[in-house]
Amino acid sequence: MTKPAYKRVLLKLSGEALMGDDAFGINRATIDRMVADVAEVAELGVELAVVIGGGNIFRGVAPGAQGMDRATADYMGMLATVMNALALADAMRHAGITARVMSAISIEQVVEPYVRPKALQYLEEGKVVVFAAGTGNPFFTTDTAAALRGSEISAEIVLKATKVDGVYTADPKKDPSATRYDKISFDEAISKHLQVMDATAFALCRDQKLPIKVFSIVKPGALKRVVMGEDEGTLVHV
Ligand SMILES: Nc1ncnc2c1ncn2[C@@H]1O[C@H](COP(=O)(O)OP(=O)(O)O)[C@@H](O)[C@H]1O
Ligand SMILES: O=c1ccn([C@@H]2O[C@H](COP(=O)(O)OP(=O)(O)O)[C@@H](O)[C@H]2O)c(=O)[nH]1
Repeated sequence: MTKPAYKRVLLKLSGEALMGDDAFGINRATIDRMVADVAEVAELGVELAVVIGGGNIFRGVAPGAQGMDRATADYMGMLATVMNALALADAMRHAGITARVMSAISIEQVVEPYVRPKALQYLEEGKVVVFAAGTGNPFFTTDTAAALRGSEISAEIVLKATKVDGVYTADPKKDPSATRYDKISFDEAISKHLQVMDATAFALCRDQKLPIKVFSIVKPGALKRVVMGEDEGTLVHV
């Protein structure tokens, strides 16, 4: 049997992807399908940490936040990621995966705080760690949290599971003539202002020499193919 290409990965799951075809919130069937994908990879013995987004519940820059103080709106966005993390960990438990949620903002009755050595210990024990509350700071995104936590746990790669199947020459939702890259360098992605991830996340990964793979969350089996090192999505490299 061929071995996975990575021993430890950081998976970024978009909050919006949890909505499925709903307008907002958490779609049960969608979350269960994602967890099944995660279980498949965990069974391969790959150590898996997850950063979950919050865009399905609240986004600091959304119209609903208009007129609000940006930092306050961002804290609401971070709290939304905590709700998603709890839902995700619960769904994982149902699927037989042992998961631990760690939050960058302390809400001690609800989740344990993020403590790096503890997170590393959980990973070594084969538990899936779900990082909640992003970086814990306003003006950042959960993509940047993925770059940060990925660096902290010495993940070999950040896997960004999103609605598109890779990085395109332009936003494929707006420009149907956009074409997909097989791979692209961080410098090119940043200089071309490709919006699939924010520049802060790209720059942090570039500086830490932490590659990113962007792939589709809706394509069945894509996560496993990525972890097995098969041709899937777009690699963003140094
Ligand atoms: N050059 C590009 N290549 C791919 N996707 C892009 C690009 N520019 C913008 N996008 C958009 O970025 C989205 C993914 O980024 P983001 O909004 O951060 O989603 P997520 O909720 O997954 O974090 C895609 O759904 C796509 O519509
Ligand atoms: O470190 C962080 C991470 C997230 N957020 C806020 O939380 C929201 C939800 O996160 P994100 O948009 O990254 O989620 P996703 O796009 O993955 O659903 C963001 O819009 C921000 O308002 C933040 O302020 N700091």
